[in-house]
Amino acid sequence: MASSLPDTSKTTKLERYNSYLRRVNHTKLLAASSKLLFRVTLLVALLLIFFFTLNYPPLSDSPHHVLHHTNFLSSSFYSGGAAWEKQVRHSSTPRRPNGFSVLVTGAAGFVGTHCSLALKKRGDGVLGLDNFNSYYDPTLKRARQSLLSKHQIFIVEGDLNDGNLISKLFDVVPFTHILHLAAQAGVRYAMKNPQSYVNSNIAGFINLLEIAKSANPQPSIVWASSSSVYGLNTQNPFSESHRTDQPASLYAATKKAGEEIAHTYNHIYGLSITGLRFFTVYGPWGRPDMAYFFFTKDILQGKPINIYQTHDEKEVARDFTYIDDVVKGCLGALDTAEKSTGSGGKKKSPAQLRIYNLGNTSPVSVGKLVSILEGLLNVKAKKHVIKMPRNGDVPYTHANVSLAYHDFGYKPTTDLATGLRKFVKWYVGYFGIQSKVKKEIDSLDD
Ligand SMILES: O=C(O)[C@H]1O[C@H](OP(=O)(O)OP(=O)(O)OC[C@H]2O[C@@H](n3ccc(=O)[nH]c3=O)[C@H](O)[C@@H]2O)[C@H](O)[C@@H](O)[C@H]1O
Repeated sequence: MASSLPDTSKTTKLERYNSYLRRVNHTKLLAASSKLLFRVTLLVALLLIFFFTLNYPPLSDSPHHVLHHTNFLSSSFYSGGAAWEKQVRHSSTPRRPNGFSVLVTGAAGFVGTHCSLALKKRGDGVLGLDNFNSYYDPTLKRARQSLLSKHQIFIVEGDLNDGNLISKLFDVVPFTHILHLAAQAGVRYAMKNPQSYVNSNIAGFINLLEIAKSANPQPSIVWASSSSVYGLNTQNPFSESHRTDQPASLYAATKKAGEEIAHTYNHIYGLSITGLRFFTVYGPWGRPDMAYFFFTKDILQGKPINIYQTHDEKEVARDFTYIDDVVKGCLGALDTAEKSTGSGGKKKSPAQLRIYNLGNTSPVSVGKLVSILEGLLNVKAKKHVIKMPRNGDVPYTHANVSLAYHDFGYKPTTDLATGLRKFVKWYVGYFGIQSKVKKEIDSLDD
C-alpha cells in the first residue's frame, strides 16, 4: 500500500522548504519595510524640524531679508516659550509709579540704544526689537545689545514685517508706548538698494501700525521721521509748516510717506502719533555709515576723504545734532504724548497727531566738521573737495525747534565741537586707538 502511494516525502520537504522560505521572506520583508518606515518617519521629522526652525519667526518674502543674519543661538531669538515670555515681561515692566512700558524698535541702533538706556534709567520698562541687519557692521549692534543687556534691557531679534512676532509681543505685554526708530537709514544708499527703504520704512511701519491699532489698549506712538523731508525747500530755518513735497532722495520720500501713513492711522483708528524730524544726529555709539564717523576712521588711517560742495561751489552744511539732545527730545515727546483713543481697531474720538523738528539750530559746514576732527585727532586730513554727487543729498539743513521747545521744552545744548570731542573719546576707546589722539580727550568727562 505504502508503495502505491505517491512518495510525498520530497514534496512535503519541498513544501516545507518553500513555506520556510516564504516565512523568511515575509519576516525579511517585514523587517525591511519597518526599516523603511522608520527611515521615512525620521526623514519627515527632520524635514519638519528644519522647516519650522527656518520659518519661525516666518520670513517675509522681501528681498531685505537677504541682509538679515538671524542668530539662532542668540538668547533673544524668539522661542515663544515660558522663559522667553518671562524675559519679555521682565524687560518691559516699569519700575516707577505710572511708568511707561515702551516697545523700542531699532533698539540696537544708534538712537534706539541711547533712548532705551535713558528710559530704563528713569524707571520705564523697555523691550527692544531689532533685526540686526547688515546695512552696517552688525558687530557694533551686538556691542550695543550687550550694553543694553547689562541694564536689563532685552532685545527681541525680529523684523518689523513679522506680524506674528509683533502680535505675540502685544499678547504678552500691554505696551503703553511704541518708540519706533527701526528704519532703513542713509540718504545715498537709497540709490543702491531702494527696495530696503520700501520694506522697512513703509511696509514695516504699516505692519507695526496695523498691530498697534488692534491692540488693547492701543499704544501711543512716537517715531523717527527725518530732516530730509524738507528736500528742496528753500525757506530757512526749516519749520514744520514748510513745504515737504519735494523730497530729494527715496529715503526722504519714504519718511514723508511715513508721515502721511501716520495721518491715516490717526484719522481712521484714533492712534496717537508723533513724528520727530531728526537732523543729522551724531555721537558715541553712532552709525558708521555717517560722514563724521567714517571721516574719523579714514583720517586716522591716512586715507583721503571727500568733502562735498554744491554745484555753484558753495559749502555744504548740516544742522548736526548731538545724541543727548535728541534723546531728551524723544523722551519729551513720549511724556507729552496723549493716549490713543481707539479700541478693538475702532476710533472713539479724535487723537493727537504731531510733527516736530529735533535739530541743533546752528548749521556747520562739512569743511568745519573736518577741521574740528583734525584738531581732536591731531592728524591732518587728506581732503578732496568735490562737487556733491547727484544722489539725494541736499546742500543745507537748519532746524527751527520752537514748536518742540513750546510743547516739551526741547532745547539743544551741545555744540558740534563739544559733541565731537565726546564722540572721538568714545571712538578711540571702543576701537582701542590711543596713540595719535590728543591726551586731553582722555580727560573729558562723560
Ligand atoms: O537728518 C537726516 O534726516 C538724515 O541725516 C543723515 O544724513 P546726512 O545729513 O546726509 O548725513 P551724512 O551722511 O553723515 O552726511 C553729512 C554731511 O556730509 C556730507 N558728506 C557726506 C559724505 C561724504 O563723503 N562727503 C561729504 O561731504 C554730506 O553731503 C552731508 O552734508 C543720516 O545719515 C540720515 O539717515 C538722516 O537721518
